[in-house]
Amino acid sequence: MTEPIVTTDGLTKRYGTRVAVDGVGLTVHRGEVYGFLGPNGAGKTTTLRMLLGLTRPTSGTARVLGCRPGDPAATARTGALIEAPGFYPYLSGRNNLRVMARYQGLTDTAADVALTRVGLGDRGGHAFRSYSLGMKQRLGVASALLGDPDLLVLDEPTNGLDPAGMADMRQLLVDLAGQGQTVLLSSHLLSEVQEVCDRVAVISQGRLITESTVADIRGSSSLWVRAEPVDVALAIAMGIAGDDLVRLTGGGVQIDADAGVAPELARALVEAGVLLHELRVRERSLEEVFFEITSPEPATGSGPASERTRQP
Ligand SMILES: Nc1ncnc2c1ncn2[C@@H]1O[C@H](COP(=O)(O)OP(=O)(O)OP(=O)(O)O)[C@@H](O)[C@H]1O
Repeated sequence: MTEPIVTTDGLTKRYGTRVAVDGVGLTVHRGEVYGFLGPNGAGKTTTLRMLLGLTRPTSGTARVLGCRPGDPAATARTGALIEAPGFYPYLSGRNNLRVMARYQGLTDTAADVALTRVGLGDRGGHAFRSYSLGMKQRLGVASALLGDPDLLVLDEPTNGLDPAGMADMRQLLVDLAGQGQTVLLSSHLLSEVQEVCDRVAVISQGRLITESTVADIRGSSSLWVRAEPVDVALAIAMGIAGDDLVRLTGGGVQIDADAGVAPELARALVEAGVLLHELRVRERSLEEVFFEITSPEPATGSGPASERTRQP
């Protein structure tokens, strides 16, 4: 595994009696897009603010790029979009960025490079006030990219965007990841995170619930078969996957096995003369898993599409 860019250990923040962040330990590696996921009020922004040295932890430790949070050596190599930056409405996107670049001791070229990286090169000459929300958000990401930082920290970068703006931002994050940028991204939009992130941490009520790859958190896939006669299909599925992993559900047979057994299962059913109406491979979305692990009670549902199984 590559070197850690961010590590925290027992990171905690209290506001009076309220524990906003409770003993969080996480690791972000160089070159990965790391999703920090949680419902509203879970403690995401507070954690990111502690990593950036904007808020002091009550207890616990954090290292960012080998330094204490807020250390100028770390700050110089970190780009962040935590709150919407104040752009001048009457200046163009390009000139807004150039002002920020000069303020940071960078050249106009640095501003132009950042503008191009977020895909605003063509619209750079237009006034900021004429930008759509999505473009404004992209300009915010460009401001965080000034000087080509080693670490990019983005707090809910798609907040308030319409579906097209979200798709654009998602593509931008994928592009940045393709260029090897380390990105730490907070979100409550799971569908988005599962497409973009290498690993995710799930936080709820200040506590880190899990930290893993998206695939591991989602767990293995399952298969669902609708066939006649169902008892024959059940017996065949048990013969292939084992009794423990097969059960009748939603009027069909559910097999908690990897999608790789689908061809063998289909062949065996057909060869046995079973009428195969439907064979579905079902992967749990991160959204389902997220609701399971952040809700106090297990969610309920019926049928294969809404069925939720708790992780062991
Ligand atoms: N300055 C503060 N003073 C008191 N309480 C605070 C302060 N900042 C945050 N909190 C509280 O800490 C908890 C975590 O807030 P935080 O903003 O970190 O959550 P979040 O996961 O980023 O939520 P959201 O997605 O809504 O931004 C919340 O209960 C919030 O009300």
